[in-house]
Amino acid sequence: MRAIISVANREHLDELGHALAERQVTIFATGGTAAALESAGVAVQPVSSLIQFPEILGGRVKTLHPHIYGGILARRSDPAHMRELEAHGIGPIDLVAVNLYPFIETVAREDVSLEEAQEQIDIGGVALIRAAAKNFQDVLVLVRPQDYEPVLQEWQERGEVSQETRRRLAAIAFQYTASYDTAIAEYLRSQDTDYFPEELTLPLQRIQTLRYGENPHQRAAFYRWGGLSTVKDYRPAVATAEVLHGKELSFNNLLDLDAALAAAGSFVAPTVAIIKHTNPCGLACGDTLLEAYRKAHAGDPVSAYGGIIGCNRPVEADVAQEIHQLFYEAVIAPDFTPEALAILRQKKNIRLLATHAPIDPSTLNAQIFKSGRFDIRSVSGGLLLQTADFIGEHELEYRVVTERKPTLEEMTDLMFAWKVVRHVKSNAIVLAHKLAVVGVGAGQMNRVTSVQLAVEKAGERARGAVLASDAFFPFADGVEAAAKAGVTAIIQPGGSIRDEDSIRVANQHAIAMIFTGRRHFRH
Ligand SMILES: NC(=O)c1ncn([C@@H]2O[C@H](COP(=O)(O)O)[C@@H](O)[C@H]2O)c1NC=O
Repeated sequence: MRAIISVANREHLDELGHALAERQVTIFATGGTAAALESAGVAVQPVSSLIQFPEILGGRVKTLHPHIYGGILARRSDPAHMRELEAHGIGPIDLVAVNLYPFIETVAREDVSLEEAQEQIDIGGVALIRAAAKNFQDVLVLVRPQDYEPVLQEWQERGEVSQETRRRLAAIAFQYTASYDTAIAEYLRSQDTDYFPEELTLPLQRIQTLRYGENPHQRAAFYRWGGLSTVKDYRPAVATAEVLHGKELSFNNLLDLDAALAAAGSFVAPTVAIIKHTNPCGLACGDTLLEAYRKAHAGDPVSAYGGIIGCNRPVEADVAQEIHQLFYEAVIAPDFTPEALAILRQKKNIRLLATHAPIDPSTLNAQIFKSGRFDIRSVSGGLLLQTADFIGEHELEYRVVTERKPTLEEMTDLMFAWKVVRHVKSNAIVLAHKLAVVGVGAGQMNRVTSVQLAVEKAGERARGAVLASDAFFPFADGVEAAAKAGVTAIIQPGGSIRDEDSIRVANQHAIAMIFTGRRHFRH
């Protein structure tokens, strides 16, 4: 048997070399790989001895030769193929272990030049992998060091590697080269202003299979961005957070954790968001995280039960003690102190996730831009891609449209409510007072019902509160309902043909109203 080994990642190379040598396999290797094998005490021959041709162009051409490709691609069951090999003096190659130049790691460096990047585009390695994977029935293809051991074990136990395993390895190989090419294309078009290339592949790496999806009869898995993003600092994010404790994360937990992270991270002051079914039922800022937590919980103590908490400061013992009193599914925070962990870990199931990165608008926005990723939704037969719902603070133009201007206190609450309403499903209404949510109307099919729900939730607390609406009021009825409940100021995008009706009603009730000119639908 004969093998070709040519690897940039030399993890487990020694073990592979020794195992093949023990099985009397003749190993041919490219320069660096041969040197590494030799220094591990494995007998190896240079590939140049196989093809009678040296490495040229500084390694750009090492293995691209018919003596190699003939040996890999010949179908062993086809006598004509075998006769041709013999006629040309080509010996078959039965195993190809190759992994590629570290292109992704190279271009992740801030100072990388185009020339350096280009040199890391692997050509011969990709061709070897594809050839071996095409002829997988006869040639074993190994591209991941973690596959060496199980494959060698199967070989040991069964005396051969099964056709199923060979086929699975070929699928891994083609996926590997596809992800590699995706990263190259992604890098080369990174200067393009065109957000949406005509053809697009998305490099994804599975983090874990989940017990089930949104419901127990659905199957599901959790993937993180691979490709260029694998080595970029991609935090704070749910996909990169460390799970410090708790029951296995569910599909719905992950969605809610994402919402909790985004909501808490919209603020610079200590903030706690309590999420239910991706909507905040409580959210507040405070001088301390403890104050923020208490205010957030007071927002809707009934709905908070079983919620998912997002904190934008490390959780310390005081907050942990409060959280521990009640039932929550999960907490995500930049970190947890050892005391806080000791308290929270008393409950077996509560999931605790640390991002190990600050959670605030600057880090979350940087993440959006660094990753260069889209917001993606699936529809029947396709995917919808959009850029993230992000508007720089300086791009917003607030306009007071009523006779009365908001007071300073109202203005502070309006800005707070406007940031919260982005995180609520449309039609979204948020009532807030003293930097705490006091009522939410989410996901209703008309805006006035969302107002009614928010007002109902707030009860007496609606009096003196401010209101944020994620999109314009199409009729004055929403403003009317808010006024009746005692709301004193409103923030909304404006832009309805009946804006004047809403403004008139606001003026009648001495409500101060601001138009933002931008909406924040969340479907
Ligand atoms: N040019 C070629 O013919 C060629 N053949 C194999 N390689 C790559 O060379 C690398 C290993 O080289 P070395 O063993 O010299 O360190 C592997 O990552 C392999 O994918 C090549 N390099 C790039 O295309």
